[in-house]
Amino acid sequence: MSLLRNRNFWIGVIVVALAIAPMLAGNFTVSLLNDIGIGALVALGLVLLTGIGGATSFGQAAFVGIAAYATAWLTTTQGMSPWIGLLFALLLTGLSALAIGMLTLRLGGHFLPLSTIAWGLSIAMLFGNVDALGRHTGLSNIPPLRIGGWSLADPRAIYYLIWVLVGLAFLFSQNLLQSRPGRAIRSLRGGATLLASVGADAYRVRLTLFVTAALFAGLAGWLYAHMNRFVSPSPFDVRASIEYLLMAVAGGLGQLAGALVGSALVLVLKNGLQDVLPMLTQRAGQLEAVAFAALFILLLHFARGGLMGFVRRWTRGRFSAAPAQASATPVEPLAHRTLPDRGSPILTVTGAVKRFGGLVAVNDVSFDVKAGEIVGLIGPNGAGKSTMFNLLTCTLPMTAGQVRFLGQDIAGLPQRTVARLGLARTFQHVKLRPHMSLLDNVALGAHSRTNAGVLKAGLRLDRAEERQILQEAQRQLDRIGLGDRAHELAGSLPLGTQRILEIARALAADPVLLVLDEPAAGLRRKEKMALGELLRKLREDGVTILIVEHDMDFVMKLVDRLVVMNFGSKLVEGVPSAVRADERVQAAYLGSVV
Ligand SMILES: Nc1ncnc2c1ncn2[C@@H]1O[C@H](COP(=O)(O)OP(=O)(O)OP(=O)(O)O)[C@@H](O)[C@H]1O
Repeated sequence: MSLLRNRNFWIGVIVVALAIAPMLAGNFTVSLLNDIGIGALVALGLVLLTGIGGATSFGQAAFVGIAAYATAWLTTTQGMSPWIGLLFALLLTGLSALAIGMLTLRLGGHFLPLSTIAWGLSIAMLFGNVDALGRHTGLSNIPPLRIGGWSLADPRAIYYLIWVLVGLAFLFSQNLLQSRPGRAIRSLRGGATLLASVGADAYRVRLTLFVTAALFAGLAGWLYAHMNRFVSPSPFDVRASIEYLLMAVAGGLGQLAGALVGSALVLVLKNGLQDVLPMLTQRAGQLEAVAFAALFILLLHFARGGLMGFVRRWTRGRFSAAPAQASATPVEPLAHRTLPDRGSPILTVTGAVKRFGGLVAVNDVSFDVKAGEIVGLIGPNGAGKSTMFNLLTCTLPMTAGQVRFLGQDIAGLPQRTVARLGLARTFQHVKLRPHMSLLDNVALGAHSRTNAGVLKAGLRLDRAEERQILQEAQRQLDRIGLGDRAHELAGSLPLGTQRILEIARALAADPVLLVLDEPAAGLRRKEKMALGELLRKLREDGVTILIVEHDMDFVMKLVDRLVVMNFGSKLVEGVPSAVRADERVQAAYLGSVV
């Protein structure tokens, strides 16, 4: 039983089975396996883009088509080698994806999937209307691939090339997900603000992912053209795109293996239906579409995790890849910032004003934070604390006033730029990635201190830097007392521990200033005590903290200085004992614990 649950055993079985399949199988099966491999390449891009990155595409077949037509045109009309065709096809697909992505990926909600239908339709229509591309007749006599003197015209010969490329694409994707850009991709569903808080640009991450997925589709298109030796518009229309999406959904959108399983499932089913339906009706074509639509609906109702979702449950997750691990032997630590001298001003807010229409949420507020202290920003409900927090982390634009961080005016800068300058934050409503390990969640925090990109990560050329990141993440987990739970999933932690984990993620950015948004909200007494102890320990280590908090009792015992807000204005500023004794503060809180 344990062997059956071993991931590497199954990978070995699949590789051996694929290697001997052409020797045992008939022509039809080999051709079907070729189609499955090509489908798996496209579906793999969709698992990354849609399943992991959260951007649904109904236009992936258009990228298959761009590559297929590009190589078909170059090799038939210009007489070039199919290998030059590969470069041309990938270049054209990558550039098209870049242009389309730049135009559409900023669209939120349902507009993105709708726009993919629009460009999916128009590109397929383009193929059918350009003379040079043979209009609806397409392009034929595409030369077969050759490796040296070996022709890959025979389906059994191109089979090996297809499956080696499928294997490499899976390996690339697997490496990518266990890396710096991979953690950012896996965090896309957490929202742009989460990524901005670690210095990453969600739009750029999504665009890179979109181009990567398109390049997988492009590779599939190139293989398709030289395998079939003929291209026409219909295999690249929106119907084909939906079929690729169905493959990814049927296999399991959350896991890379889902692409392979889904492609096999859909194509075997399709072939089965094409055999059976004509015996039952003369309208087999229409019935096939109905059968697939029904399958799609059933999957969405009963098996959103696809076939791999069942496998995962059966193996209780042990089938998935080994989690990232910090290296046992120490490596060179990531570079640290030089921190400002204790007592020197880090953050200076001058005359901050924020208006929402007629409502003045923050009204001429000024205060500063000096290196090495914990400052609390407090006030009753609606006092303007959260708005002030958003102003100084540049989540909201200011109406008037100035915020200087390390001597630089940061008002109006993008949030991610401010994060890169050394201002790290946590969230009132915790923003962790529940399906990522504690180690991966904290490693995301070091994003802005490192720079490996998709290509480097996919080719595993980032390992030295990756070891440094994981070592830093483990160090921060040890610092907050969660070092021995590094491989647990963040979603399994209670709220209090999740808040502390967010602090570790912020610390992994090596910040100059840590800004905490109501860290004690929703915590039980014991959890609050643990949090207080951790923050005191961080202050001893020289970390500067600004804490926006509701819980007066918690904050009074912790901070060096308090800024009290009421009705959007600064009411009082001083040490906790003076603030506690101030009549204006007592009146503002109307007798609550001060
Ligand atoms: N996006 C917005 N649009 C309009 N009004 C807003 C917006 N955000 C906040 N406000 C208003 O600004 C005022 C200050 O709100 P803010 O959330 O900053 O206060 P707070 O001190 O954080 O309150 P709480 O402790 O209840 O979270 C409130 O009257 C609130 O309704």
